[in-house]
Amino acid sequence: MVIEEIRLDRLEMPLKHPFETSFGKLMKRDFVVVSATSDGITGYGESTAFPLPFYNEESTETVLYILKELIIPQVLKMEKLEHPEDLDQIFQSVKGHRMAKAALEGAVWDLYCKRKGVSLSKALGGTKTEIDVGVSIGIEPTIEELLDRVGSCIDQGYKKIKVKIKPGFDVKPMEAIRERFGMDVPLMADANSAYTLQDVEILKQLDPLKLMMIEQPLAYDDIIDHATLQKELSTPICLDESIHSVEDARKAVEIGATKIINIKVGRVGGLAEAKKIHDYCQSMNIPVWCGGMLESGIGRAHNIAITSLSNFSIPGDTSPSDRYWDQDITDPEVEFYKPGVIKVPEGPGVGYGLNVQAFHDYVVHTDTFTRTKTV
Ligand SMILES: O=C(O)CCC(=O)C1=CC=C[C@@H](O)[C@@H]1C(=O)O
Ligand SMILES: [Mg+2]
Repeated sequence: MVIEEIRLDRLEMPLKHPFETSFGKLMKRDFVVVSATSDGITGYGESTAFPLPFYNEESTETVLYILKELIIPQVLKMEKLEHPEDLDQIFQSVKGHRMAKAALEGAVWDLYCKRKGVSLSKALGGTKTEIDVGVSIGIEPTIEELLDRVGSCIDQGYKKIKVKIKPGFDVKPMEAIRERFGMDVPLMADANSAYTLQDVEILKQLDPLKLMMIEQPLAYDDIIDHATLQKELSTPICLDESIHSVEDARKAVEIGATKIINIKVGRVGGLAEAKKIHDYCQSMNIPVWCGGMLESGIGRAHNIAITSLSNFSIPGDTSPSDRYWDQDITDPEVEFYKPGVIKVPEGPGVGYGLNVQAFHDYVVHTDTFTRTKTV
């Protein structure tokens, strides 16, 4: 196929509830949707970078810069793109900036699948027809409010409850959840890199709570200290921020830094790399799950497709649209079809259409690039 036009829409979508982590509070999602068109068919991808580089080095502005200046001009010169993986030749010329690459790659996967008339799930090798869904709960102002939120998520049927922790808001809230809701709730904590090895005694106090895992306790760019920490903890460590590629996954697994991996499509540079990590982990008996970045329905649809691969054996942060938005930008919105379970769409591409009206209501800026000229 030949890509004739690529559009970058910057959207601002207010979140229903502010989302607080150890690195700050988000009130709205400011992100980029990439649309890639060939022969009148358009595929969509979403950038998961945040407006500021708090989670990793990328930001909405760096994504726009890398796509506009470096990647899109090369893609629009490609004579032929047989498969989304052919983008790799271009991606190799830019180090890092994986969220920018993933946003474009996602649009090309959707386009490729729509042209072939196959679902993204099938094209990736997915085998599940439905996926179990977890929820990620931000840091709440008080333990009581956190308990209310956990209770409501359990009532809604979520299959995994993930709670954000940070120094000063860790052991007590997690103990309170266990006391109120019991030891059977599938519960985990995400620290978003907020601790160091000096905090090992605090983290050890989580062990009796039998959490499913603790996610990214140490630095966002570390694997060595995580291996040291894992030797001290019975709770399995799950790496998020530290894993950018299948090579990172291999190194982390080999040194014992992680027993579970959170695969975020954007963080690892796209669906092709996400699948490689999945396949490697499967061969090593390391379970994986799909993390979320507060995506709109477009990014969420990509996450659902990758989660249909068999080694995504732990529920992901792929909650339905109404957890985040009054109005999502896909039609239909992402919904449970039974409590805690989402059906994997069978239609071509991501299997969710665009709600054009809602989409345009959130757009704050558009750039369009065509094969012959840049507008
Ligand atoms: O519901 C979701 O999309 C998951 C939200 C979530 O947990 C996260 C979103 C953004 C950055 C991080 O704080 C984070 C995570 O680290 O997994
Ligand atoms: Mg995380």
